[in-house]
Amino acid sequence: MRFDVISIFPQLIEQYLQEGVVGRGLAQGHFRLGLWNPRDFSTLAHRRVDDRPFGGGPGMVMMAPPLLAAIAAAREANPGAPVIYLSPQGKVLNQGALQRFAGCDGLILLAGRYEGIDERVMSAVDEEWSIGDYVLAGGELPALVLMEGVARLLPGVLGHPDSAGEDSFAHSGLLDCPHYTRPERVGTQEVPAVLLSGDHRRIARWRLRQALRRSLERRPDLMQARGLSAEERALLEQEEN
Ligand SMILES: CN1CCN(c2ccccc2CNc2ccc(C(N)=O)cn2)CC1
Repeated sequence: MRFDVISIFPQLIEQYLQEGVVGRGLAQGHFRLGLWNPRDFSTLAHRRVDDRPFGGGPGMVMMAPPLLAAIAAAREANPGAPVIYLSPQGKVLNQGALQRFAGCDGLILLAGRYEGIDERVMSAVDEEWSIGDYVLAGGELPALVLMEGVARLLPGVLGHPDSAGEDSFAHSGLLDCPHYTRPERVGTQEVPAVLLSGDHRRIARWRLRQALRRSLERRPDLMQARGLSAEERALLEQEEN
């Protein structure tokens, strides 16, 4: 996987990708990163990349020529990679989209700033995506969210890929169960006894039951779409054990 990011703040992208499992994944070469600053493609004084909007209105708009040139350069380095534009007008991202992107050989991400980009840049954009229905000052955080969501799905990036046996919640469409670790007692709060029992079948059932209850309580919309299997329904109805 090769990610190429087009942004006037490449250091924002680079700095974030130094840390954590994703940073290690990059350092170990599980994926590669290219950064393209539209300012390097500006032919104007002061490496200008924005101008006032035709038709008037507040703020500035990113000009098409530097963005189109940066996209062309990224395409050369990452042939065949779809160009993805992060904006509030895009489709809202979800785990399924991340799974699909993880199967690509490369992705080119366009992070907008200012009030947005000249519409004629869209001739070079393949897909438009949003990380949620809210407005940010720039597309860099959305680009990082998409990259991290994809990178952690790539082979070798996560130290502990969900073991084949245990169906990770990302695949089961459920919210995660509660997690506990040492110390056993925190103030007056203890750890559910089942987790200390060593009975792995019982522990797995408890975790699935907790995930089901949480999912039904907090995200009935997700559960409406997903439904419950007969076993899951039975597990929910069982007395606490
Ligand atoms: C005041 N304007 C600032 C610029 N912005 C804009 C417009 C177009 C593209 C990028 C941006 C950058 N902002 C983003 C980007 C993505 C998301 C998301 N939900 O994925 C939210 N915000 C529109 C609003």
